Amino acid sequence: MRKPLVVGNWKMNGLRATNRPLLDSVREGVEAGVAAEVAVCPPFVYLADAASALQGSAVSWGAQNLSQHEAGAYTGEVAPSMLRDLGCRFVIVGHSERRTLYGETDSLVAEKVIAAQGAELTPILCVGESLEEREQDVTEQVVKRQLDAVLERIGVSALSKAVIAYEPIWAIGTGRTATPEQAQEVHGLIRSHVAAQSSSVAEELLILYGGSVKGNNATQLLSMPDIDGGLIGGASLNAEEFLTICQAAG
Ligand SMILES: O=C[C@H](O)COP(=O)(O)O
Repeated sequence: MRKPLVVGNWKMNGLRATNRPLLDSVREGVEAGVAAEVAVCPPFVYLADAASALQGSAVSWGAQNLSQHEAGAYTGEVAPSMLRDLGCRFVIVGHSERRTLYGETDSLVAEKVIAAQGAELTPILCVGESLEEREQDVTEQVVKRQLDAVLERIGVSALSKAVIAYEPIWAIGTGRTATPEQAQEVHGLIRSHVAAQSSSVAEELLILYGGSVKGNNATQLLSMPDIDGGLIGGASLNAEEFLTICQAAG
């Protein structure tokens, strides 16, 4: 039985003055009655603040990226062990913004998944096609390629300690959401692709949807059989909106 998970990806947003009230509201709202697991991923520099606001609560926290290296001369990078040290449970890996804006390749993403798991962090591996790829009808090939790059390195059993997020790039921050049927089709495809290697891993695997999920479309998306929660960008910056999504998932 898969327990739904909703993760807020704050991206490069927030300041201390507004973070604390947002975290407090999310914590209170979740503890007042949300059945889904909930986590937030603020920017690195606010992780310690998130840890202090959420310690002992029902809300977990995580990072948006990590280095594939353990330690050393890598100016500006953040090691997996540092995230663990700050109590992170999750780390987003291979978000499309990292892939397209910072040149992260399938191979680097696989290394980061390995590094995350090595530090006992649960990687949230993002996959998804661009608008051009969807129009060329190669969504399935793109998503399978992105998944296989990781599966070939970690093996299917290690996927039991990971979460997948399907995020069609054309739906991110655009207000253009995939229909529940479009999203379900790709989620089903991801689960069957994993099931071809291990049906038990596939059955337990959490597959989140991300891309313009809001309070008013969450119920339809999150009620699809292979959509196990959401990776929420813009709407996670507003406590009321985010909590509405969390309730829809639970
Ligand atoms: O990580 C989150 C996704 O990129 C979705 O962002 P969005 O909800 O602002 O479209």
